[in-house]
Amino acid sequence: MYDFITGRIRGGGYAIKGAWLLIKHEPSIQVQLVLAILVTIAGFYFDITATEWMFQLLAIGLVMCSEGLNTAVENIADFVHPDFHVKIGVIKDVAAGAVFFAAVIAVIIGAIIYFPYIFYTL
Ligand SMILES: Nc1ncnc2c1ncn2[C@@H]1O[C@H](COP(=O)(O)OP(=O)(O)OP(=O)(O)O)[C@@H](O)[C@H]1O
Repeated sequence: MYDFITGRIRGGGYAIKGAWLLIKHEPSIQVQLVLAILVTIAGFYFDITATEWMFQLLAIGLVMCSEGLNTAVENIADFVHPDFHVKIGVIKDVAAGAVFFAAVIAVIIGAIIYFPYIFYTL
């Protein structure tokens, strides 16, 4: 039981280290973080509802999570095959495609939340 708990705590430490590495070194994550901060400010400014906050936070999590996994796939691909290879290109494109899905959904959620606040209150 003690080993289980210390193992979980250590795992959490590695995860936090990984999150910090992403924020410190990955431009795509840094851009997403800035966008996340901006929409959070917008959320407070427009005083969005609790449900809207939940969807917004889910969208932020979805995009940051997929960006992080995309970075991990890119790093693995570069590690196992640093040279040009058609298959590596396809693998990286597919990983980027996953981020695209997340980003499109996030933009749609943002539009559904903020369009009424911006346009109906004018
Ligand atoms: N080793 C490779 N072999 C074949 N095609 C590659 C290779 N590396 C990159 N590519 C192609 O170039 C595209 C961009 O790859 P890259 O690793 O630069 O990703 P990126 O999206 O620019 O990375 P980041 O998310 O860090 O900005 C890939 O989606 C792929 O189509």
